[in-house]
Amino acid sequence: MTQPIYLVGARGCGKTTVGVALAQALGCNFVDTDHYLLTSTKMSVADIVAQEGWEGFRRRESAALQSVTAPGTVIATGGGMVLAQSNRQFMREQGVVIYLRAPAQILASRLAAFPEEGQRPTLTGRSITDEIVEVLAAREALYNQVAHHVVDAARPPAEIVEAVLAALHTARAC
Ligand SMILES: Nc1ncnc2c1ncn2[C@@H]1O[C@H](COP(=O)(O)OP(=O)(O)OP(=O)(O)O)[C@@H](O)[C@H]1O
Ligand SMILES: O=C(O)C1=C[C@@H](O)[C@@H](O)[C@H](O)C1
Ligand SMILES: [Mg+2]
Repeated sequence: MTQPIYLVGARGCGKTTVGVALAQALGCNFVDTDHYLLTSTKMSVADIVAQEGWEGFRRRESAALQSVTAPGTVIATGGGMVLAQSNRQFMREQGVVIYLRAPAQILASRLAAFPEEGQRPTLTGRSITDEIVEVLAAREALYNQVAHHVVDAARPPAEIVEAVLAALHTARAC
C-alpha cells in the first residue's frame, strides 16, 4: 500500500487509536494532523482556537494535511478535516479514505471517559452528548461523501483494523 490512507470521522471514533495499530499492521508510517499541529506550533487546539478562532485552526489543519501527506503513511485526521471541500477533494485524489463510523452514544461515552479538553475544546458550548449528536448530524453526509470505505468503529480496535485491512484488500507491507 503506497497511497496514503486517511482516517476520517467524528471525535472519539478512534482515528488516532486505530491509526497507530493499522500503520503497525501495514508496516507504514503513522501521522496525526492534531499531533502534527501540537508539535509544530507548540500550541494545543484550545490554544490555537483561543488565539486565532476556529477559522485559524481550520486554516492550520488544512495546511497540516498537505504537509503530512506522503506515500506509505496512515494519516489520522482531525474530526473536522472534512469540513473544507478542498480537503475532501485532496484526500480522495491523493489516497484511500476510510470513515470510521460509530453512533453518537458510543462516541459520547468514549469522550466523557477521556475528554482531553486541550485537544477537544467545545465546538458548540453544549454538553459532550448534545454536542456529538449535533456535530454528527451536521457532518455525517460529509464523512460518507469523502469515504472510499465506511467501517463500523463501534467495536474493539483490533477488529476495526482487520475490517480496514479487508476493505483495502491487502495486508502487504508498505
Ligand atoms: N474501538 C474503540 N473501542 C473503545 N475505545 C476506543 C476505541 N477507539 C478509541 N477509543 C478510545 O476513545 C478515545 C478517543 O479515541 P481517539 O483519540 O483515537 O479518537 P479520535 O477519532 O482520534 O478523536 P479526535 O477526533 O478527537 O482526534 C480514547 O480514549 C480511546 O482510547
Ligand atoms: O471535530 C472537530 O472539529 C475536532 C476534532 C479534533 O480531532 C481536533 O481536530 C479539534 O478538536 C476539532
Ligand atoms: Mg485523534
